[in-house]
Amino acid sequence: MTEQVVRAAGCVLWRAAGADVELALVHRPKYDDWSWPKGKLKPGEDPLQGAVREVLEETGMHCVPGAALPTARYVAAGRPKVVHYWEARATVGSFEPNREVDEVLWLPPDAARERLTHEWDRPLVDAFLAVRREG
Ligand SMILES: Nc1nc2c([nH]c(=O)n2[C@H]2C[C@H](O)[C@@H](COP(=O)(O)OP(=O)(O)OP(=O)(O)O)O2)c(=O)[nH]1
Repeated sequence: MTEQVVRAAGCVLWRAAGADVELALVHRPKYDDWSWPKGKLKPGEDPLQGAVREVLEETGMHCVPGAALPTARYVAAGRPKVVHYWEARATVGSFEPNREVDEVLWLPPDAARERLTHEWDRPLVDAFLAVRREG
């Protein structure tokens, strides 16, 4: 029997800060870590819609998604997991601490790369910058 893959989606959420950009990292009290806003898809949910929903739920921000970023694949709790990512520009909204996320930090790309707790989340900063350079 094929093992059921857990599907999730999230975003590298960004906003303009002068000529530069800032990226949103979320702090999850459950893990005490800094990572990207993301979460599991609902049954039948389109991954891009799920990514935008997770951004809103975790950060309070509406966003306009753009280019797809590399997909993360790993095993979590003994099950294969796939996480789809997009870059997304934050538009309006405001953060309220919630069950999943108790803090959001907006940081320039280099600082975000350093602040991310897990090695596996870091390549998304450079993938985001590459997509941005390509216009
Ligand atoms: N977020 C994340 N976790 C990973 C990766 N590789 C890896 O081994 N893990 C481990 C860390 C955790 O012990 C485990 C579950 O992390 P998770 O962020 O997917 O957990 P979650 O189910 O609470 O998250 P969510 O999808 O509901 O947001 O997977 C990776 O690339 N990203």
